Parts: sequence; structure tokens; C-alpha cells
Amino acid sequence: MSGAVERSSDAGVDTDERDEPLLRVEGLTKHFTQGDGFLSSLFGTETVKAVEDVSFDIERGETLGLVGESGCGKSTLARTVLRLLDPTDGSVYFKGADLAAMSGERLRRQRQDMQMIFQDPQSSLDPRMKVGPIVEEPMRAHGLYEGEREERARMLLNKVGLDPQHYNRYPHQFSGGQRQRVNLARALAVNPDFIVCDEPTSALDASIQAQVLNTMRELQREFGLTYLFISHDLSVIRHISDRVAVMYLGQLVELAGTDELFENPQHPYTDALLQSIPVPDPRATGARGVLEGDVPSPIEPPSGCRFRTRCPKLIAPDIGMTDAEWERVRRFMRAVSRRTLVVDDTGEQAVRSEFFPNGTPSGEAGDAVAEAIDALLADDVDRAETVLTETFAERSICAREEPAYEVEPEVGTGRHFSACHLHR
Ligand SMILES: Nc1ncnc2c1ncn2[C@@H]1O[C@H](COP(=O)(O)OP(=O)(O)OP(=O)(O)O)[C@@H](O)[C@H]1O
Repeated sequence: MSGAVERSSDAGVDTDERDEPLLRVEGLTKHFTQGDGFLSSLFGTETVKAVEDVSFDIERGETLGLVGESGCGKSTLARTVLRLLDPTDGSVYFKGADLAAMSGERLRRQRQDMQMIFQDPQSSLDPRMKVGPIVEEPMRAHGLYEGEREERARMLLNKVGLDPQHYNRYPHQFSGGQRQRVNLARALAVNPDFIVCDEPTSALDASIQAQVLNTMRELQREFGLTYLFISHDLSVIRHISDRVAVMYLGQLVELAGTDELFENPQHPYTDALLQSIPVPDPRATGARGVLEGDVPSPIEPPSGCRFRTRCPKLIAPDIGMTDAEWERVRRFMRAVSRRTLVVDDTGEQAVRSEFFPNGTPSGEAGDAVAEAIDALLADDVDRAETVLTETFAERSICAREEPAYEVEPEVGTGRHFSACHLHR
């Protein structure tokens, strides 16, 4: 029985292939084009740039955590990696072979080695089937373990921490955590090397979550598994990951070893995410609300660095301001775009003394600030915002060039990537 757990996929693997990372993702891009047919011929189509030029490797036996806010493209990236979605551009190499070049039977065989588990164990388990046959289903689909499927299913139920006697129970007879364990057993049924875990514990209570995560780590060691683990929850990511990739609006902004990322974050977005982790002491202040404004639409993402429209560290354009002047202009810009500033005739002085107590900057910067204040006096906030955006934000290097830098790690020796022009 346990002989059946031997890594069938490693048979015939040559040493070159073993030196390769298990998964190599290069420039992966996934766009969704919305609107087909008659309406789009009238109104045109819209392209959602869900994943844009994403590259990373995952080593054998490693867990790469992928974290980011809802809608940033984590699930789309995962599904494109597994070729459940066709990429718009880029490549995915699994054990050195290009998945994009595969189709039909070869892709189907490769998929056996790549499984996925989802957040909601309730909806992914057929309520009319008993859990034993649920676990056996992938074995049947791939024509594997003929004659020993039940024995293997019972063995796997045991390995994921369930009672093998529960083979004949239905999903509704299990708790949420147990159902996710059934899902784990099913993912392991065809002896994969790689499992994409998409928010697998997000629907569970914290204590159950920790138990399932611990089981996943034990299974990883025992079966030599490699995980791509997706979560919006930083504490889960920290608990389970060897390295962490941070995603924002379709792109990776930072990638480093877990301790390095948490102790030495180098991207302002990662920094903001870490600061927004709820603190254990609710009386402690200043730990929330760091991320201002909404995530821009992936239909028209900002040029250059996609985080720049919310970035507290936007770099000054080259128009001759001191750091202190730029700090004040940036604060003024934030207040204008938040639409919280109301200026009437008597308020002009108040605005100047609130934001520019030592006077506005000289030259072009000062002219733009004066023009924005005039627009606010005329109750035209949009014009004020446009003037500031065109003069300052759009001329920053953050708007003009896509950042990509490697920085020196402080904790450990792994490589640390940060897509921020502050590292110029
Ligand atoms: N089939 C689709 N057609 C059009 N747009 C899509 C499609 N699937 C996803 N998107 C869009 O792509 C972007 C990324 O979505 P995705 O579900 O990958 O994000 P996510 O980070 O996994 O979010 P969540 O954590 O909420 O699941 C979103 O703007 C989403 O609306």
C-alpha cells in the first residue's frame, strides 16, 4: 500500500531536471476581455489586466506564500499557473517543461502532479457522495490505483487526521475543518508534487485554522509536497511560508524569505499591509488605516508603479523642491484627493497655514499649488486634483518607469526583490 505512495512522477527524471526549480513562472500575464458581440461593437471592449508580467520560482519542498488584498489577482494567477486559464502571455515551466506548449493527454498527465484546494470545502464536496468515494474520485479520473483505491482512501483519511472509519460518512456529517481535511485527502489521492492552496483555511475559526495548517505542514514533510499558498491573511502566510510574494493590482511588488519580508519589508505597500495587521491590544493606536484610498481599476491601472496612487512615499518629481517642501505638497495632494478640504474665501489663509506654514514652494511647484488653491476657492476640486496630479504625481519617476530592484537582505541570505524606485 505505502509502495503506491512512491513518487511516480520522479521516475526517469534526470539530474538536470532535478536542479530546476519545481515551478518557474516567467512574465505571466492574464487579461480578461469583457464584452463580446453586439454591445461591444457599439461600446468597445474593456480589458481587465488581472495579472501582469509576474515572474517567480518555487523550489521543491518549499512553500511560497502569496498575499495581497481581495481582487489583486491571486486566484487568477494561481489558475493561470495551473493552466486552468490560458495565459495571455508568459510561460510556466513545471519540472522544466513548458505547460503552455502542452495540450491534450500530456497536459492531463501533468495535471495529476498539480492539485488545487479551495477556500470553501462545503461547495467543493458533492453532498450526495460519501467521503471515501470523494477521495477516490481523482484516482478513478486518472485511472490510478485500480484495486487498491478504498485502501488508499482510508490511508489518506488517516494521514489528514480523520478516522478511516468515516469513509462511509457524507460531507454534511463533518465540521468545516474536517471537510477541509477531506479536501486535502482528495488532493493527495493521485500523489501530486505541487498543491496550490487558495485561501484553504480562510473560512475556519482561528484555532481550527492553526490545526489544519499544522497538518498541511506535516503532510508536506511526509509526502515531499511543494505549496503555493494563497491568503489575504498575513499571520497565516507567516505561519506557513518559507518565502512570501506580495501582490498588488496584478503584479508582484515584493518577494523575500518570510522572516526577511516581515522584519525588513522594503516596499511601501508591504509596509502598509504589515501595519494594518490588527494589533492584539485594541487600545494601541495608529495600527490601522495606513492604506488610504481605493485600489484603482485593473482596467486602467496606473502607469509605472501601480501602487503610486496610494503610496505614502511617492518620489518627488524633478522640479526643484526640498524634501520638506515635497512632504507638505504630498500632504496637501492627499487631502485634496480625499475630498475632505472645503475652502471658502476666508479659508484660504487657513489652508496655507495648515499645509504651508513656511510659505508655498517657489517656481513651478509653487505656481501649481497656488492654482490648486484657486480651484478649491472656486469649488472645483476636480481641477485642483488635476493640476496637482499633472504637475507632481505624473512627473514622478514612480509614474514614468516600472520598478524592479533586488535589495540586500538583512535577515538570512535568500534573495530579496522589491519593485520600488526608492531603491534606485
Ligand atoms: N473571469 C473573469 N472575467 C473578468 N474579470 C475577472 C475574471 N476573473 C477575475 N476577474 C477580475 O480580475 C481581478 C483579479 O481577480 P482575482 O479573483 O484573481 O483576485 P483575488 O486576489 O483572488 O481576489 P479574492 O481574494 O477576492 O478572491 C479582479 O478585478 C476580478 O474582478
